[in-house]
Amino acid sequence: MDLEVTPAGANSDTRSDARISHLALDIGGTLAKLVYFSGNKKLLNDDRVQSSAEVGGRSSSVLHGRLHFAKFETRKIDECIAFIHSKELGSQHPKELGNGKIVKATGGGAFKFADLFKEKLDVCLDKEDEMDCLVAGANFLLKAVHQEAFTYIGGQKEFVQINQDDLYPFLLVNIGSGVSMIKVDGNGKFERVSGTSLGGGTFWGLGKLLTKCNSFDELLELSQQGNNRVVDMLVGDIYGGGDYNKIGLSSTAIASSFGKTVSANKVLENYRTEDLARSLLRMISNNIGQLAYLTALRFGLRRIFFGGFFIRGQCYTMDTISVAVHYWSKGDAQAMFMRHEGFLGALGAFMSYNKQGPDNFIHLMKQDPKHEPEFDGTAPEEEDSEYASIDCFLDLA
Ligand SMILES: Nc1ncnc2c1ncn2[C@@H]1O[C@H](COP(=O)(O)OP(=O)(O)O)[C@@H](O)[C@H]1O
Ligand SMILES: CC(C)(COP(=O)(O)O)[C@@H](O)C(=O)NCCC(=O)O
Repeated sequence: MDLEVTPAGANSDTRSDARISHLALDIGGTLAKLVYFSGNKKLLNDDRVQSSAEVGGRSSSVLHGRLHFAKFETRKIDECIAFIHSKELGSQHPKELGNGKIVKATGGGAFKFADLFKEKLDVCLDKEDEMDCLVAGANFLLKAVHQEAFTYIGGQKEFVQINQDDLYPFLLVNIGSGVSMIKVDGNGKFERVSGTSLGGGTFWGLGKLLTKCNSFDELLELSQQGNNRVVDMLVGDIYGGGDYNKIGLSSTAIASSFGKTVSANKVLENYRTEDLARSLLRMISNNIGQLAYLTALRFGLRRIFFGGFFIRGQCYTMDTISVAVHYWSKGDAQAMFMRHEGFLGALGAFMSYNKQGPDNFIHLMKQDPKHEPEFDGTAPEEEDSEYASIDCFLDLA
């Protein structure tokens, strides 16, 4: 087994922190996400803890350290296993009574790969429900993490101040391989109200077939150079260049995604892969934005938070989703995105180590805005700065 595996997006300090005291997994259809904590025992009443009143006085079970984030492709699960092996689960890591170590895990892979993890790492995957974890992760991030949620309108990113007393209800739209839409009413109070199979897996899968790209990032990059109008049929293409004013459609509105390819005397090879990728990204993003709004409308929700790794901090994706929500809601509803978009489920699984429930488990250090990692809205490079580790305390009481 290769012990030197480093996940895409691991930052340098993940390599030096060898032992993990708590690790949780979200193994989805496409990506396996890891959240892990490495650190030391900490002293009493540390006044840098945000909710020190709750942590103070229980020093023996308070750990100080950093939460780290990493991801691997699920089809390369062996790399994920090798990474965990290389890190070592330290003596603080939870164990079954009288048995071996347990690792909290969610997503379909928690079932699919349970035997493999037992065989290779001798750990027992303790399964947590995927929707429970998504909601717990989202609630934690929205309530506890400074500058987590933001809007993306007209190329401008703006952080949203979350008022904890006015957070619920909201719609959580998780765009993974497929899409789940969850109406969230509070901590542990939610209902999965809709979903669609046209999600991130559809974009990546169809895109791979159409462009022969070898990686998701390559496909995203290609899409940035494309022009969807070469492929999409616009209202103007149908209406002789003009608008269809009577029903409020401008000539530049897309009448039919990929529709232009029907009448053009071309085969696949005659199209630029850039244009195909662009059109596909727009089609999927627009469709999800519209479905999200219709679902929000069904339940009278005005706030829609989007998570899942499909978004990938990509400007065009966020812009398309935002425009779709704005357009269909006539400005009534708002799309919001999250910096830890892909780690909601893994964070939720992590918090389930706390038997008392998700509250008061992870205590963030007071954050200095000057030290906030830069986030420019582009797809992350090898060093995922927007997934930078978080300085925090774990309250194991
Ligand atoms: N490095 C990557 N490799 C593959 N897909 C990626 C990558 N980065 C982002 N994606 C997108 O994220 C989607 C998976 O999102 P994720 O939230 O991890 O869902 P899942 O839990 O189903 O794996 C993929 O379908 C793809 O659209
Ligand atoms: C089955 C899933 C919950 C699995 O989650 P994922 O691995 O895609 O994040 C998700 O793919 C989904 O909600 N699909 C849409 C199914 C539907 O509502 O039609």
